[in-house]
Amino acid sequence: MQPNAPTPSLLVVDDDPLILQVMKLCLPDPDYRVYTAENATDGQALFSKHAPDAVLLDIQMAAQSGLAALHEFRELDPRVPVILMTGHGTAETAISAMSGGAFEYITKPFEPDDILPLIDSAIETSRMARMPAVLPGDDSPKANDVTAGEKVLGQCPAMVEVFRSIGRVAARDVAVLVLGETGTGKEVVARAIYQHSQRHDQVFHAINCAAIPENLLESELFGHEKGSFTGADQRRIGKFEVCNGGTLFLDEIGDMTPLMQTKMLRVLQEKEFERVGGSKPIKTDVRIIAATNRDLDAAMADGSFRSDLYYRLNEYTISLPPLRDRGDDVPMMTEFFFRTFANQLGKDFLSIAPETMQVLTSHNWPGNVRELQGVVKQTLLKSSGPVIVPAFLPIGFGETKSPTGSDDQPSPSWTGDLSLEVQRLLESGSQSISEEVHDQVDRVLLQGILKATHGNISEAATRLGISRPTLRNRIRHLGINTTGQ
Ligand SMILES: Nc1ncnc2c1ncn2[C@@H]1O[C@H](COP(=O)(O)OP(=O)(O)OP(=O)(O)O)[C@@H](O)[C@H]1O
Repeated sequence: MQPNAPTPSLLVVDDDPLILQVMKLCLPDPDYRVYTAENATDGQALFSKHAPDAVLLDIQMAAQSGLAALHEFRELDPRVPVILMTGHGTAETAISAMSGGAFEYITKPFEPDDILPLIDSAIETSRMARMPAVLPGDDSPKANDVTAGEKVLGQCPAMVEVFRSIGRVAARDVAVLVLGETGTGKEVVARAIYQHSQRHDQVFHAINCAAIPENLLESELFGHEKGSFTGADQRRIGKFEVCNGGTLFLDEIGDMTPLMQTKMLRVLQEKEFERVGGSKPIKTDVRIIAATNRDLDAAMADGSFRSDLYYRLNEYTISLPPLRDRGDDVPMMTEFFFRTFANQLGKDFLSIAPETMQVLTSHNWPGNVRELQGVVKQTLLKSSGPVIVPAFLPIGFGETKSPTGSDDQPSPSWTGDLSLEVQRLLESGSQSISEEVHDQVDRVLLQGILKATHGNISEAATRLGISRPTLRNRIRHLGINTTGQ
């Protein structure tokens, strides 16, 4: 949940009006803003005027080649991801264009389900690269314009040290390891480092290593040759090739499997790699920023993380303190988020009652800044009147739980039902209990939220505290009707 996230935007350039129409239908207002052009010249004009988050570009247009247009877009702003659309006959050209900086390619005809996750991922990538992470003390014009970027807050000594570290390391071309619990701001720090680096106007990509199975991650990072495994019907260019000269943010690096750790070590040591199934070494010059919420010391001690990889990644380490250890930053950030979100939601906000602040500052914040933002937003939605009293806080917020999780409070009846369901699945001999239970819970959760938000994916994702691509994937997986019916 970014306080100042504007509507995601996409430019579609294709001389087939049907594609333009379909993309507008697939990415409707108010979730997305879609600009369309039937030729590259109009596309470039729209690109310059609207600075879209991402571009979907047909490679074979009658008037001008899509490749020339790709080149123009890259000249205008190499940080904007361009997805190429290609027919079977031009797939090879599109694949070669990937090492020239295209984000991805997709072969026509395609289903909305194939293209939408790609578009969401391109938009997220573009956001990370382009939305300024404004550090305290930055007195550039953008820092004073709240709508231009996201203010990174912090005055406590540990956060001041974090900001100093960013300043020290950003311009040096070394690998940085960002450590911290979930929601402490590791991604924000990665963006700030990239944006203050010498590579700030070059390509930036991010990969969540925990979200992708090993074989797909290998191909995602290093690419593969045609025929290297079943289903590899085309060559694929990986991120280490696409990001040449740029920056790669590897999130959740602590979750990498041993095989991937070995491959990563090699590319970091030798600055070269081979595509899966390939034998030709490919040189690469990519700055790595890695992050994890895992305890890597413990992981090295138990042998699940290679120490030689740790030392390669950790040319410089930045450790983010948990929110509960940031002292007076908690009331300061709470106040800031109330003001910002109240403004966005069009709610009255004057002050936070001292009793409310007392509850908030004594909370343990296991979900850190992300949890604080969620609590503020929920509180505002519940509030009536300009003073935030404790009754507006989310139900159950601030209640202490016993370490075993067995509260003195009686459990709500649904947890009893859930226990019965778990028992039923155990007795049925199911080997996928976790997935079955989570699917059932998610179905109820997502249907409820989508109904409440009238099928607005952005709002639903914000309320859930997850990203739009994650929500879309869950909706697709569960086959949910997004109108919430
Ligand atoms: N110091 C800060 N000031 C303002 N906002 C912050 C700060 N730190 C984090 N945030 C906000 O908190 C949210 C979570 O931050 P972020 O995604 O960077 O955390 P993370 O550590 O990468 O989480 P995870 O480990 O779950 O991936 C984001 O909306 C981010 O903008």
